[in-house]
Amino acid sequence: MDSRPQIDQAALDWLLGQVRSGASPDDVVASMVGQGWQEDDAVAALEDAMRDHLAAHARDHGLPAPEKVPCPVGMNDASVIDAGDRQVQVLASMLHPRVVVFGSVLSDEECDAMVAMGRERLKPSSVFNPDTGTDEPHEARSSQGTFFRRGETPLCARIEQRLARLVDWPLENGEGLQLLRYGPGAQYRPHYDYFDPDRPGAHVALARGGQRVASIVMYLNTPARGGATTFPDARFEVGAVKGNAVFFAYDRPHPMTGSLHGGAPVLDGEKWVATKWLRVGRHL
Ligand SMILES: O=C(O)CCC(=O)C(=O)O
Ligand SMILES: [Fe+2]
Repeated sequence: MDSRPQIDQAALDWLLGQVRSGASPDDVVASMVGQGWQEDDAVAALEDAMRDHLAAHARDHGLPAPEKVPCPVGMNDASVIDAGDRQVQVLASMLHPRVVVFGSVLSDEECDAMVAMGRERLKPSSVFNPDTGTDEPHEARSSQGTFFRRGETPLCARIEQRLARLVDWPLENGEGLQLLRYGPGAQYRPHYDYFDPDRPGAHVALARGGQRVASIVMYLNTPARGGATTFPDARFEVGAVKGNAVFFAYDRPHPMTGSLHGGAPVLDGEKWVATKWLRVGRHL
């Protein structure tokens, strides 16, 4: 049984007022400690209260309820993360939309080996059609691609283990890696990676581990020009640099996450990426 003290309605109203008036969670916890709370209890009560409040707010506004998402790093936190077999750099971190740019996730040799493995089995990229529940070619995507099953090769397994550790999310909740090649001029127009639950075919995708809550796009080469990953809502883009990766999370299948993103046209050369999508639950 949970023996931690619960927050009462008056305290909750005070707490939400603090947050609305711009107090940081640290300030609120400090005030609670000043009022006699144990710090651990104050943090737990604050987290519970905010979770309940956000879920109620979502219900009242007809929004999907928020899900827990991977949180690889806090703000002004470590600049290097121990991902088990590799030290990965944190190059940039943004709270909304939630985006983290990682440096040196893959070695040059790993990038080259992924490209070599994928080159033999490329097909024109498809897009999941949420009306029919099937993957179909789409004019929004002019890349070619292929999918690997989770753990399909020792290299896939090694990368998957590293990513699970890097973003602290269960390996089993990850889909297999998707490899993409964009030739000159190719692009992936801005889109969301989550499945729109209101579309008739969404249940097909959702049956296999629930919603997607985060994506990791790893750059396997450095295009001569173009090919950035763009986040139009944030007017922000991440340059495609071999071995680096961009992580972004979306706690509900809704544009309010600001997770609209795309692969900008490759202007010179080609672009190769491997994408990892992370689900709420175990992906089958
Ligand atoms: O190529 C990129 O930069 C983005 C890829 C992407 O959005 C995806 O694979 O879902
Ligand atoms: Fe995407």
